[in-house]
This record gives sequence, C-alpha cells and structure tokens, in this order.
Amino acid sequence: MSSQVLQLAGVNRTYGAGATAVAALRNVNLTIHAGEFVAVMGPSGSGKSSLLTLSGGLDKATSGEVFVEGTPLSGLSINELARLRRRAVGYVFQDFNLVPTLTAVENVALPRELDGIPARKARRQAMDALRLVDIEQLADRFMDQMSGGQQQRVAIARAIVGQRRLILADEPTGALDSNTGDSILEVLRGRAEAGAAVVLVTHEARHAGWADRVVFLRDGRIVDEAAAQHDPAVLLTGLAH
Ligand SMILES: Nc1ncnc2c1ncn2[C@@H]1O[C@H](COP(=O)(O)OP(=O)(O)OP(=O)(O)O)[C@@H](O)[C@H]1O
Repeated sequence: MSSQVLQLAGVNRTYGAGATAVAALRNVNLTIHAGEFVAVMGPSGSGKSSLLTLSGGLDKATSGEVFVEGTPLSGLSINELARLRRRAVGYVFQDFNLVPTLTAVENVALPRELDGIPARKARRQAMDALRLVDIEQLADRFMDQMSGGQQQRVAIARAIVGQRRLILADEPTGALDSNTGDSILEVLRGRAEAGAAVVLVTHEARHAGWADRVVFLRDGRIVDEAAAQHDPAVLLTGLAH
C-alpha cells in the first residue's frame, strides 16, 4: 500500500455568512497516494479551485480536516504552514503568481532559497526544473520578456523544483498551445511516476486522460470518481452525471 500524501476528511468550505453564504465544498472526502495523478473536473463554480487551495494550505476549511503527509493542517502555525508549503507542496496558479522583478531561474530558485538551501544549489535545482519544461534557454529573462505560455512553464518549473511530494496544478495548460500543453502534462505525469501525488484541475477531458483517476465535482460535492479513460468521450459521459 502506497503512502497517503493528501487526505481531505469531511471538508466543508463556506464563503461568507447568512443569506449570502456560498457552500463551495460540501463534505468532501478524498485520499491521494504517492505516485498517483488525479484530475479534478466539474462545471465552473463547482469548487475545483477551492479544493486545490485548501489542499495546498492556502485557505482553511470551515470544518473537516486536510492532512498533508499525515499532518493535519488546522494544527499548524502560520510559519509551520509556510514551511510545509515551501518544502512539500508545489502549486501552479491560474494566474502564475511569478515575481516580475526576478528572472525565470530566480523565480524557480526562490522557494528553495527561502528554505535555506545555498544559492548555488538552489540555482542548479532551478535549472534542472526549467530543463524539464524545456525552457532553460530563457532562464535569465524577466517575466515581461516572456510570453504567457513561457511564463506558465516557469510557474510549472517552480512547482516541481526540489522533488516536491504534492503538486497542485490549476488549469496549468491554459495559455499553452496543444503540443506544449501535452508536454507539460507529460512532465506532471513524470513527477507522479517519480513518486509525487499530482492533482490537476482541468476543463479538458483530453487532459484528464493523462490521470490515473478523475474526480468529478458538482455544487461542491464529489459526484463521481472514475479511473481515467483514454477516450475523452467516456470522460464527458462522466461529466454529464
Ligand atoms: N473568495 C470567495 N468569496 C466568495 N465566494 C467564493 C470565493 N471563492 C470562490 N467562491 C465561490 O465558491 C464557489 C466555488 O468556486 P471555485 O472557484 O472553487 O470553483 P471552480 O470550480 O474552480 O470554478 P472555475 O472553473 O470557474 O474556476 C463558486 O460559487 C464561487 O463563486
């Protein structure tokens, strides 16, 4: 039995209160093991991004518990949570969240350096990650000298640098053409094969076909789970539940 990297146990997340409260996640139970690649699909507003931000410790559950490598996130101080995120969790945001005043390699090396890794070693690891996403030749460019697709690859390199054990990716292929998108999915697949747990939020059934398992959300609930099929039509049938 492989080890659990991420577990959501009875997780609810409600935004706001009273008449305007929005229940973004309702009693979500989900376990993801090392080496597993899971796609999360569902209509707009079904709670996909909320599931990811809670899993990465970027937001707190209203009730229930999120465990990363067995550690309950609700028990951690702000500093402990920040350390766990830097060491164990790689996050690809929809809007990249890169630092414009840093170069590509500096952006990727930053979380390693913040974690106390010597600058040269952090840079070497950052170059390895940039190479994996096929963009090492642009390592010294600033963000405003890169296209959206190139920035997206930098964001992915930052998420996979340093052998992180949990990789959370929110529509990581959005700004990429389909060939580049496929090569990014191959990188994520490779991280899973190297032992990471990978969670991919996607609208595209074709992309979910790279996953071992697909979780379907609707109105904040998990409505279905399926082994990924490599036929997109089958995934679309799942979405129609
Ligand atoms: N900060 C917030 N404040 C209030 N409501 C929010 C907030 N974030 C999300 N919501 C609401 O929670 C629900 C789930 O949102 P979420 O972004 O998780 O869905 P999603 O499936 O990722 O959507 P999309 O595919 O459009 O990105 C939606 O109804 C959304 O409007």
